[in-house]
Amino acid sequence: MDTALRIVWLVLRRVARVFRDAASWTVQSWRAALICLVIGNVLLIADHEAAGEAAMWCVLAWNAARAVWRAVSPLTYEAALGGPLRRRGWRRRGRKGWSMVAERCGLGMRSERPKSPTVVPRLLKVTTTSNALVLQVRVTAGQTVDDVDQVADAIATAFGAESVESRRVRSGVAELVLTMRELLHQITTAPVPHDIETEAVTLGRVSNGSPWRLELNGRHTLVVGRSGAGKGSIFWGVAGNLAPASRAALVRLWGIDLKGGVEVAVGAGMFSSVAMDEQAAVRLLRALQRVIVERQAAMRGRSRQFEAGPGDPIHVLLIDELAVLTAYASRDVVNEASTLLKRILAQGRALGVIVVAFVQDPRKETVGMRELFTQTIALRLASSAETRMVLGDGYGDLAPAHRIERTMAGAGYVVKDDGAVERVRADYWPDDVIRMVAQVYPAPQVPIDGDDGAVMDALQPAKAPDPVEPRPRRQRSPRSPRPAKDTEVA
Ligand SMILES: Nc1ncnc2c1ncn2[C@@H]1O[C@H](COP(=O)(O)OP(=O)(O)OP(=O)(O)O)[C@@H](O)[C@H]1O
Repeated sequence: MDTALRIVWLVLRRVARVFRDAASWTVQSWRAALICLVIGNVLLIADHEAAGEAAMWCVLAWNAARAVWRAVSPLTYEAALGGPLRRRGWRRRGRKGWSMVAERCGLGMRSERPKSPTVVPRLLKVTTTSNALVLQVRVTAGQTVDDVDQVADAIATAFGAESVESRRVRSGVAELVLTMRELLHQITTAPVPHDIETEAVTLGRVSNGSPWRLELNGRHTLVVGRSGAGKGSIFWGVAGNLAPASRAALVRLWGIDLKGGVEVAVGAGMFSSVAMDEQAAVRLLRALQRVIVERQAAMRGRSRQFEAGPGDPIHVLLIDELAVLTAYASRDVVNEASTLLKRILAQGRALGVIVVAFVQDPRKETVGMRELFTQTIALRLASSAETRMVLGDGYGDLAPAHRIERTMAGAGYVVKDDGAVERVRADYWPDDVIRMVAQVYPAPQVPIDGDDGAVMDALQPAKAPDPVEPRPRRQRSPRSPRPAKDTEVA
């Protein structure tokens, strides 16, 4: 009985939606409806009854057919008719409205001569993507692309866009990508990874719906977001997507979680080791610093960029809540950990030792080494001052991380190397998926609760997990003497 009632309710809702769509589309196309009504009446007066009736009702009939199509098969309707019609509407709105919007948003330049019209940046190109209206404009004399950047948010609001990304195309030409339909509202769950990736990982989607790839090799990444902003999705996105490479001995994953291991425990098997107390964290940092020293000695004069191979992996260190290590731990630990981490950040990139760190509070006192991270992801932040602090001055309006809604966990902004802003949302990693990945791709375990020597031995080039036959060790130049750097750090 319950099921029958539910089916009836669903059918009634669909029928109501068909009537609502048909009526609202007819009202929207009132000019066409009026013209057809007039033509229909003329034909009726001229005794062409059938043609007259057809002309009078054609707009309503067309809209009713569309509404039924949409209700019965929304996907085919969207692909064949709904999407193209909507995008044509956006382009028309862009062309027609640009001059007025640009002037009202402060981009109008009044000429010296009296009564001459206000000049606004010239609209060069109007295009659309599946969910965005793209306007390419040439600024007028006396303006720069930065002037357009500054009012981008106001332009987006005027066109009814959800958000805007602005970039410089070439000298004097700016491109505004106005997101007219938000595709990031939907929550997506991360799939279990299969590919061996060492250079970059797919973490979710960018604003146009295409995959969000985060370059990792040769970069240190800082992820900043308030509590509940979804840092966990990026943490597991990086760890989980590198797990197959870790299993193949091309990557070694290390974790520092000084919040009692709460975040990392569920997938600890993906990591070779997780430091959960201050001393273990310092030991791990010392060991990674030593890897850097050894690789420097091995590569000196031979190569400038480290290349990973089985048994000579990229070391990826994930630090959950960096501030606990660099600000809130005991004074000695803060001092030593900060020094070691700064060295790793400064020297590790080209030597296959990279850091991905997560922090809630981006202030200088908590993250004194912010500028050593080569890329930053801003999730939901508390204020525009924080956004500017994290992404840099000038990004308060372009990448307004402080305006991300609480319901949009995992959403954020990335400023790319060329300064372009990308709006992204990470896939969600439920505990079950994390556990499954840790089970399918367990990392070789290395305890770090012993002394430094034990950790160091474990960081030596290791064999791939399922070797057919032992690999010959690579020829290396003699190591530099060990104790010198260590005693200096300790
Ligand atoms: N990518 C995502 N998509 C949708 N919801 C998400 C996503 N990531 C996280 N969430 C939701 O937001 C909640 C908080 O996420 P998460 O624990 O990752 O935040 P956090 O930034 O790590 O917070 P804290 O710093 O307090 O640990 C999760 O319990 C989950 O319900």
